[in-house]
Amino acid sequence: MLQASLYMSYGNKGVVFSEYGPYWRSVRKLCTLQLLSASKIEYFAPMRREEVGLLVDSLKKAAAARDVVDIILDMIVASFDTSATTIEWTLSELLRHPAAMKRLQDELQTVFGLDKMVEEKDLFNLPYLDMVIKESLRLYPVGPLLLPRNCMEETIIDGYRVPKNARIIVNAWAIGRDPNAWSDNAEEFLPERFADTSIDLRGHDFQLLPFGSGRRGCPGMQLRLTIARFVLAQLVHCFNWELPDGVLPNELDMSEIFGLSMPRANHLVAVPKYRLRV
Ligand code: HEM
Repeated sequence: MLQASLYMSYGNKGVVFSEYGPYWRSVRKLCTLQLLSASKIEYFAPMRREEVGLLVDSLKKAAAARDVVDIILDMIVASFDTSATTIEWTLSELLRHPAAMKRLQDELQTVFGLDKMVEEKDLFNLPYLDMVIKESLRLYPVGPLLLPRNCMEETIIDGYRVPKNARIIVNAWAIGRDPNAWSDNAEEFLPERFADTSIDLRGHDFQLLPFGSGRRGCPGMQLRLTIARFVLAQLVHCFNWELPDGVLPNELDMSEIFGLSMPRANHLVAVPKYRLRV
């Protein structure tokens, strides 16, 4: 793995694999200020609008032809790359939980009505959408083992001695499913568990770490959350979704491939039915 990261990042020159120090500080600053700042994210909103519009158009055609669609392929066509993993897992869980799908559609319908598509700028104050995304990232973190850490000085945590230079790997996937943190229903998809909590995704709540935590936490979080919220809201608002060939919600295959990222083992296939009046 170390060799692979060395090769993939041109000798650890990328921000992800470079060691903590002046070089990392300057590329990280470049990344957060020039590439992923709030104003840059805002600047590209029209491009996202156009891309999501193209995606909806292609799905509308599939719906008119009563086609089954392979969600992941459509996402790649619409160039949403890694966000597609989060969106695909979330849609899978919503298909397995029709009551949650209905609650999300109702929330979107109350805000946008059936005569209007979702607009990114109106995506605030949608508490159930936020809960759905948190719950999906809890169960399916895209970086399940975060980034390896190097212990800079010997330290004692909870009675365990961690020697200097120890390599630490944090299993965010296992933490997200730990019954001690989430109660006995930790394996269940239950967005409502976030209803009366202040747990958020910024890495302050250690039971939920899909974007990591601390100075090496993910600088792309805001961009990815913006895209995931927008695409998911649009897909759920514009279409009713069904599983093909009489597959029942509880029969949907949810196997995952474990690795650096954690996609579905088999792509999600589903049948869209357009539901808006525009
Ligand atoms: C759903 C989408 C994403 C997830 C779940 C995710 C998750 C993560 C995680 C878990 C880490 C390691 C954090 C840690 O160990 O504390 C990370 C690091 C990082 N992510 Fe993301 N990420 C996502 C999207 C993005 C995007 C869109 C970008 C940039 C365009 C990005 C750029 C980075 C960078 C540069 C680092 C390394 C930061 C550093 O070492 O200083 N990520 N991400």
